[in-house]
Amino acid sequence: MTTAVDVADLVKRYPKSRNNAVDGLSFRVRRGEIFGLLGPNGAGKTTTVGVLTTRIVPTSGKVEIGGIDVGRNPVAAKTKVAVVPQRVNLDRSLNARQNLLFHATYHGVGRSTRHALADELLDRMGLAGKAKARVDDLSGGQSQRLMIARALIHHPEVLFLDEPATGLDPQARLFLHDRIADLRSEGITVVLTTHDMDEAEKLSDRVGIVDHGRMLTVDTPSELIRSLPGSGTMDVTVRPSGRTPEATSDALAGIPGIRHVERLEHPSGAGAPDETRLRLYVAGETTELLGPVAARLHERAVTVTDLALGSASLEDVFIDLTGRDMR
Ligand SMILES: Nc1ncnc2c1ncn2[C@@H]1O[C@H](COP(=O)(O)OP(=O)(O)OP(=O)(O)O)[C@@H](O)[C@H]1O
Repeated sequence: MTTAVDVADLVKRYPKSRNNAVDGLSFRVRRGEIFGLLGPNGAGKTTTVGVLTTRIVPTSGKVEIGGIDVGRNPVAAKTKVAVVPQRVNLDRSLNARQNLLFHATYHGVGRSTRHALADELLDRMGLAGKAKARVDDLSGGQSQRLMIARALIHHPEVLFLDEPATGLDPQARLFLHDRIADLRSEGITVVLTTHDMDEAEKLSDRVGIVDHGRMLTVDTPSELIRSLPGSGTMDVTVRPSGRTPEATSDALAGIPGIRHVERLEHPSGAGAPDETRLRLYVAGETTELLGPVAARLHERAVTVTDLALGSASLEDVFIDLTGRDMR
């Protein structure tokens, strides 16, 4: 495994602040991986990315990009990274293609190469027809794609993306997600900061969840979801045939592997009055409990009228680790 980003015991305390914004953060990102850096507002993500991209000087700790110590050699580190901010920061006095050429020149890309690269990137980002468009005439999705093209023009090793799909329509969002996923095959490492848990779950090979400037966990989305206690659910709608809903609930709660049974309200207007909806919280594989649940209900002559299996999401993991309180 080659490490693209190595953060060790990073601490940042802003002047006049009483707390550390980043408080001993450590994690590694592998080369060619898409790494989701997640955390509630104020968790320290922007500060961490700021240090990694040389914009913020840390209080202590060590940060390396592609083996280069960012603190000791910020100029060399800077050539290895590119940042796509959430807010559009394209040059409005230049057209789309000129934005790419200007950036390439700044990074010392040769004349013939930069023209060919600009055209190739415009094409790849679905902007071939917008080469001469003014920045002000681009849609949100087009601007976002142009910023990614601009970021890629100097062949960065690590691309930092901040909330890339915020405000985009579903089509633009899908296109952008596909282009981000393509970067993996080129060996470009992506560090994605987002509050969109679906986006993080879909795109990230691994995610790190940060809170109060510390790393709470790092793993693949599927492993994080799997390790969440009681992550599977089974919603059963039953006709208890003379039994009280409580008796049915108690009978199901006694099955090994069922952690907890909750009575659900019928969605307004739906469901027959003699029906009871129960949600079973399951430890382990939900499908393995289908047989025991059906058998227990059958024994008690309870009719099942509907059944649905559910699983947890990355959002459930996030809430479980960082709590429900707003920051
Ligand atoms: N320039 C600054 N001066 C003082 N404190 C700051 C500064 N920038 C950030 N902070 C504080 O540092 C902490 C971490 O902020 P940071 O912006 O890194 O969090 P974040 O995870 O990126 O949040 P968000 O999701 O809202 O962007 C917060 O308490 C914030 O108020």
